Amino acid sequence: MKKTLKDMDFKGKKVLVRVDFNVPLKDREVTDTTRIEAALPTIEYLIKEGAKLLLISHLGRPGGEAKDELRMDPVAKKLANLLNKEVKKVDDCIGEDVEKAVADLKDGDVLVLENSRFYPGEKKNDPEFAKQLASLADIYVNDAFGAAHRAHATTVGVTEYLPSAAGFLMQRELNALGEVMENPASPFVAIMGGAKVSDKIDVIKNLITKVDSLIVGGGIANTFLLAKGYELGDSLVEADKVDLAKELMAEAEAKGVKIVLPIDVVIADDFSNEANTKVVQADQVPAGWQILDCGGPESLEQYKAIIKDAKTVIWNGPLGVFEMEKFAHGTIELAKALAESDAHSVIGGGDSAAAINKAGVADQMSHISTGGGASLMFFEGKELPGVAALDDVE
Ligand SMILES: Nc1ncnc2c1ncn2[C@@H]1O[C@H](COP(=O)(O)OP(=O)(O)O)[C@@H](O)[C@H]1O
Ligand SMILES: O=C(OP(=O)(O)O)[C@H](O)COP(=O)(O)O
Repeated sequence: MKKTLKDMDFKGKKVLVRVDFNVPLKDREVTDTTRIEAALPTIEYLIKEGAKLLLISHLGRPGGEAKDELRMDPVAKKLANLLNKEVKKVDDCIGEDVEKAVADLKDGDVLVLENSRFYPGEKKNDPEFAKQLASLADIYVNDAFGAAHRAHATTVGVTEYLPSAAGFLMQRELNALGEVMENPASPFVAIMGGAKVSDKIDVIKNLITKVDSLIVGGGIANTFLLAKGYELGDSLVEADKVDLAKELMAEAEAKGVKIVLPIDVVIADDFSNEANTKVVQADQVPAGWQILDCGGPESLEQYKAIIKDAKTVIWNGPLGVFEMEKFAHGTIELAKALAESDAHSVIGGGDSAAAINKAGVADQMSHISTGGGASLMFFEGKELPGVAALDDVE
């Protein structure tokens, strides 16, 4: 059991809080505040307890150097709006200016540090960088579930130098994901979509040992269809993963797990929303055409029947290229089917969470994770480095 906020006394303490404020920006404005809102319970609790808060996050992938368009200022501004309280911001995360700003903090004040990935030491988990960060604070709290699969200085390194605990969001995510993986009501159904089989192999391998049915959609379904000997035209396939797909299907069969592939699919003559499209059987994709949505009517009927009977469903990755209107149908219909079912539903962040929002059914899901990569690692059955590094309850 990891220490949580309730195990610690924060009054008057400088608390370095790792949050995942890696949010989408447009013209230097935050366009989706989900991740900021998800961290509010921890932030508000620490303010109430009289801590001095130093919030740190990465934003985008600046590659170890300062990039003005990836500064944390718009995030700090949004946080101030949401908290309805002044939020200070410094243009660095270590060094003299930061030390000064920290020294000026009063109990309950909030200071946002600069993007941690402006320093190459962040991703390298450089002990020197971690030590300098840690020297700013008395306690470290990790509430960045979305970054917990990264062994970086702000998620792992700093725990070497400070007493540490999990924040409320971290706790909520671990409980929700842990419950479905350890104690799922059956039938337990997993839906895996997205672009690449190579990203999902370990997840599929682990899920086969747990679920009753595994619906495989999105680009990754193509490689499984290829393994069944189907002609797939110009569809995205990973030819070098065909043998693996065969192995996974054999393994699933031996375990009595149903791997559910699309029956009919939406195909297009170009990877574009302006392409010509039609619905065909999955083994009838002509040359020059590609599968861009697994949601043909027969496929959807099949998925809906499975979901209707399910007691637990986890979902990671869209069924098609849902960013394009013409190929979003399957993903949106699946989201709606999930909303209508009585199943306990857990959505694994990233594009699947975006699809759920697009379908307008977010409030009908049991849990939508704030982490894409992190929830995938969890579904792989692996311990997240950012969690493993936190102090255990004595
Ligand atoms: N049939 C397909 N062909 C090509 N790309 C696809 C297909 N189906 C889905 N995709 C793409 O997969 C991407 C999401 O993949 P991935 O990053 O693995 O999912 P997630 O972010 O949910 O983990 C989306 O950008 C989507 O357009
Ligand atoms: O947005 C994130 O990942 P996600 O899109 O997989 O949830 C996290 O903030 C981690 O970011 P990273 O993948 O640049 O390490």
